Amino acid sequence: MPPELVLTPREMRQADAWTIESGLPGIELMRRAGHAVARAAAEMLTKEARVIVAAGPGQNGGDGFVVATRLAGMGHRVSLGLLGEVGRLAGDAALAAKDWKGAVEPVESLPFAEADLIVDALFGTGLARDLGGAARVAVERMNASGIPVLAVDLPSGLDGETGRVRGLAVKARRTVTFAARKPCHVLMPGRAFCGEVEVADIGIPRVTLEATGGRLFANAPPLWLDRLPKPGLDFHKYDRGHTLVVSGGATRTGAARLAARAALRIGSGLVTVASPPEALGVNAAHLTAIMLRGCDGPEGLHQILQDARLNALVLGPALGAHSGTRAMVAVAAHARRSLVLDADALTSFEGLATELHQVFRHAPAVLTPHDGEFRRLFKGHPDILDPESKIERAHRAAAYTGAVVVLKGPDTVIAAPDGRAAINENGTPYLGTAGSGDTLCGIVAGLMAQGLPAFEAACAGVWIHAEAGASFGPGLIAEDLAELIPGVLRTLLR
Ligand SMILES: NC(=O)C1=CN([C@@H]2O[C@H](COP(=O)(O)OP(=O)(O)OC[C@H]3O[C@@H](n4cnc5c(N)ncnc54)[C@H](OP(=O)(O)O)[C@@H]3O)[C@@H](O)[C@H]2O)[C@@H](O)CC1
Ligand SMILES: [K+]
Repeated sequence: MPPELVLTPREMRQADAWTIESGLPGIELMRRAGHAVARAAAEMLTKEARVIVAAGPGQNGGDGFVVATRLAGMGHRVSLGLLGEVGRLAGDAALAAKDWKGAVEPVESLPFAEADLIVDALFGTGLARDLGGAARVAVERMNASGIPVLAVDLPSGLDGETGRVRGLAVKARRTVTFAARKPCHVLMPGRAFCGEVEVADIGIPRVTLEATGGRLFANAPPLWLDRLPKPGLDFHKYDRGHTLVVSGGATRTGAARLAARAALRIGSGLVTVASPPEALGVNAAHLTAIMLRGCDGPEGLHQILQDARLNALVLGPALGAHSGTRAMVAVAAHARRSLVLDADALTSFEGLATELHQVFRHAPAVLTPHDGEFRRLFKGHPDILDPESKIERAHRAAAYTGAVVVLKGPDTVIAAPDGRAAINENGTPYLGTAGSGDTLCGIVAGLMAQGLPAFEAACAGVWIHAEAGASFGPGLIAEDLAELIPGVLRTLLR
């Protein structure tokens, strides 16, 4: 199965246009779109149900006319309300409206609460500003009615590209979109408004979708499963990489051990904790399969990295946000190992992101900030912080640093410097627990130690981490996560 593409509204418009140019008329695309929605509606309805279609002034409204015509043809009692006037409909929407033989009411007068199903065809990818006036009132009344809503393409009020709510948005039970999901179906808060999302094939070929987009994906196994390491019969531990995790001081050692254990569980052949001298005792008391070495600051790290077999490195958790940590990052970047930077390795560069400009372009590196760390790191860089799209923010940070950026959250975005990005959606709120991020670092580093490229390691790591957390659910603590990895791997590699 190929990875699932996600297309921005602009890319989708381009794909529509190319498909039309290649000979499939726009009205045919619209009919296929409307018929797919009508099929979904029919599944939600009993015979002769009452359906209310709210149609908007653009092509999303045109889809609404097709749905209304189709459902009426199936014997349902359909009312249609329009935002605006029929005479002002243009293009394919005007053609679709001609096929509708029923009355066209003003959207303001639709009795939503009397319906069995509401079809929301007010706005799709063309929403250009916050909802106001009659549109806003219509959405308020739809939401207040408590009647199930089926959204055409996307719930009206969502910004297709960012998933942001433009003032107010329809809360849908189900959404039928066309050809590919858009970012608003995957990013938060948009995802929470869509209900169950169905992608209908309306005849736009995958090659066209790949040609217009092809760089944004839903993060799921098809994106990286074929890269996941499977040790061969003749493998020994040295073929499976050696991950080094740098520990904090005597009272701050747990984070490194969480990362180290996760690296071992994900399959890194060897894992070593590099510990400040004063923390060797406490680390030694808690480590068994994981090795331990003394490491005194940046110079100590430099010495350890003379051993070329140490091919992946986790730096940041519990190191302290100070110049010593920055110096360690410099040593690590210079050593050109696969690198995962988190927590203090990022926060120690607060307002100093210029020191990281293009620093990671020579070796695979993954930065794993949550929103707060991201904002601190790129303070003073409005070009990176200001874009409304989380995907765009991650992209710009990746392009700036030369590293893969994992911008964490319920909709973690993974962006590579080469322009690829993936949105993760199998997370669980239970992953928001102390040490969870340290575990993620270990998983990603452990995958890179085994030879996965940074983007695939980050995508696979985020997904596996989330899947492990979701498989446990309530009561999850970070110590559980590494122990859940084998179960996730077993299912993936079956
Ligand atoms: N391309 C194709 O072949 C296919 C396209 N398809 C369908 O087309 C949809 C995209 O159509 P679209 O581009 O016409 O945009 P759409 O979402 O209907 O909205 C634009 C209209 O809304 C208006 N408007 C905007 N914001 C507003 C606001 N806040 N408040 C009030 N008005 C506002 C805006 O007016 P204006 O900004 O010009 O004043 C304009 O009139 C897509 O989602 C899919 O469903 C499918 O049939 C498959 C084939
Ligand atoms: K809609």
